[in-house]
Amino acid sequence: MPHILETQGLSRTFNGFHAVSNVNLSVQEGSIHALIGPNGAGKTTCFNLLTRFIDATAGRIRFQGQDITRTPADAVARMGLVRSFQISAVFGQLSVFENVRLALQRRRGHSMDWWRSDRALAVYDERTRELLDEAGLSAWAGHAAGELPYGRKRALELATTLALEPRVLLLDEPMAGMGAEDIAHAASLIRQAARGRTVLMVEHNLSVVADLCDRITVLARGEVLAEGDYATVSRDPRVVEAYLGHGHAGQRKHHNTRSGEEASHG
Ligand SMILES: Nc1ncnc2c1ncn2[C@@H]1O[C@H](COP(=O)(O)OP(=O)(O)OP(=O)(O)O)[C@@H](O)[C@H]1O
Repeated sequence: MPHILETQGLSRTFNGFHAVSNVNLSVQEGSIHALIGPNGAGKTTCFNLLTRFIDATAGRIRFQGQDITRTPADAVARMGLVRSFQISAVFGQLSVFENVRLALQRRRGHSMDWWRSDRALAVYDERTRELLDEAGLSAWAGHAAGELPYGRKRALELATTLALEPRVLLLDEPMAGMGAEDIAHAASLIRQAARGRTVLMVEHNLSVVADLCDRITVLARGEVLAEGDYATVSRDPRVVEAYLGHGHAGQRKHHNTRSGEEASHG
């Protein structure tokens, strides 16, 4: 499979501090790829670099074979490299249905259509229903988005992001703050969302990563420490040392909370 997203020597310093250092990342088209690592490893900075929220100090980024190292963030998003919540704000007073429809309008450059008649907006209705169905939100369509329980709100955010038709979907800790039931629901949504597209996710919950992800890149202190499938990286002594903590080789640890992680690599 070809690589849809690649970096070469990607680096970012903040006042001389190396937050991301010489990262070579290759994300295969159609895969679910995880970026993991201890707190402060550089995962969020990597995401910010990839989505062009911040400039690289050195290195290159290629998306679909095109150099995007200096491409503006909005153009990168329009090319199909989209981070959840990037453009897709959820409006609490609007209904769940209206939120998804608005995201579709934006995608097609019709964001001012909100004042148009229901008939003019009806062209978006079918796709809106499909997206709500995919996100398991059909029963919530008429509810105000602000009234949704936490897990459903995250599902709505995913639906509004999918309305933008991303080729590569970047998810920043999609399971953060979720209980077991919501995690199971979110995992199946992500698996479904990954059909026909590529997903790159930062996730602290290692059991989720083990279940969902084809490939894992482990960062530590801004550098790539290891890469491979879960079985490979979880056995790597450098990963065990830096991330899982001493004496946990080969064990799958559950990291639902930040405190869980902090305890394991301190
Ligand atoms: N704007 C900034 N200015 C200065 N230092 C920064 C800035 N952004 C990030 N850093 C530093 O870069 C390092 C990497 O941070 P980053 O947020 O990318 O790590 P992370 O792996 O996402 O961590 P976490 O799991 O805690 O979210 C940290 O030491 C952080 O303090």
